[in-house]
Amino acid sequence: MRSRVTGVGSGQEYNKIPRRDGAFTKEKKAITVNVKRRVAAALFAALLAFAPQRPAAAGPSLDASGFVLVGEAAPDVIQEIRYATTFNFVGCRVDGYEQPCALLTREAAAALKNVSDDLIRQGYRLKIYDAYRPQRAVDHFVRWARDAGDCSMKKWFYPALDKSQIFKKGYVSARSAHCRGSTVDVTLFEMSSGRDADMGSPFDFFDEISRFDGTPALTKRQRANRRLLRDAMTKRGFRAISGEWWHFTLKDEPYPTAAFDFPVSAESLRGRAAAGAPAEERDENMKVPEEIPEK
Ligand SMILES: C[C@@H](N)C(=O)N[C@H](C)C(=O)O
Ligand SMILES: [Zn+2]
Repeated sequence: MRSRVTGVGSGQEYNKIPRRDGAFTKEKKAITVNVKRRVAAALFAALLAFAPQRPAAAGPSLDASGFVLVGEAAPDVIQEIRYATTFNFVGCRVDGYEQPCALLTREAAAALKNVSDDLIRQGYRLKIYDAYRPQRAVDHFVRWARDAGDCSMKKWFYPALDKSQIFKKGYVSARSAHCRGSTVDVTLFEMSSGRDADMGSPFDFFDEISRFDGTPALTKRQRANRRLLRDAMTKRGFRAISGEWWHFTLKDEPYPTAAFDFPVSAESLRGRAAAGAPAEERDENMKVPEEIPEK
């Protein structure tokens, strides 16, 4: 019986057929390698056409599973969540702030608890103005900034600044670190006097005097209070920015590239469905037993 050996030469496949004299006869194969390649490419293209498309680039996340309530993780921290009230630079409750509570990533809340414990030993309480901020709140700030006619809160928050400069000068960001869930706006509450420590300018006062180094107008006491707050925060893993004495971000933040958009409310921590669902569905979700955050 004649055995067949297969060979390849210049893109053409042959069957080598042994002859009686020991040599081989080449017999062209019916299908060339090039044709085979073309068929394979066509098959691959067809497979790609029917394969499920990759989802579009992900938008802000509604997954609140890595977050906790500051009120549970660090109950000594005083909460004055300004964007859930009308006393803020916008002048109304900001989109996404459904309850006056502070939410943070588990890691940031644990670090803040350490800061709070340290400060209590020194006669202070930490007061928090803002923590996790949903993307929809930032979008609200952006819409507000575009409306040059609405300056109802100028007197209190940006008396010397043209509103058009607030984003340009970096006092408010359209891609805020707050949306990543490990950033806080805080101040010190002095337990001896029962008042907020004098920082030389109020929270969200958009002016040069709110820079950490402020202006020469800052008193020694005001500088010392800013320094005390900054040292307490940085010692426990937060980093400061130069433009606002109240703003700090956890250095080892767990979601350094994310943006979240679930509402600020206790319900957001009861499951994904609750975060994005309409009110009636959320009431339904209220029946789910509350998860106790890990300490
Ligand atoms: C608006 C102010 N509280 C604040 O947080 N500013 C920074 C720059 C931000 O918007 O992220
Ligand atoms: Zn801030």
